[in-house]
Amino acid sequence: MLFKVEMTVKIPHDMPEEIAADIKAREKAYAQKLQAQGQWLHLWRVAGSYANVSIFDVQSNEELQEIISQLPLFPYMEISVAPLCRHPSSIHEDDR
Ligand SMILES: O=C(O)CC1=CCC(=O)O1
Repeated sequence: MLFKVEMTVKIPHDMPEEIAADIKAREKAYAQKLQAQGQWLHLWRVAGSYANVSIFDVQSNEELQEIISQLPLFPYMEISVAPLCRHPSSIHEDDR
């Protein structure tokens, strides 16, 4: 199951820099582990903003919820999720 996930980061301005740096480092490690495992297919920065657009490939809504809720930045992000399906005009045979 493919999902588009949009994340906008909103770290409080009064968070000490060393705490923010630690959360961001843990977020990066977690995101890279999920990419290596294949659940996080794409991770794109939205140019001009502290936001990303990601594509996840997971087995269920519950798995996506589990992954997203464990993001170290989860308490500091606005997140929107949309399910995806193959477009009939796509020429990419490996679209799922
Ligand atoms: O910086 C972001 O867009 C938030 C984020 C998600 C995964 C990651 O490494 O950073």
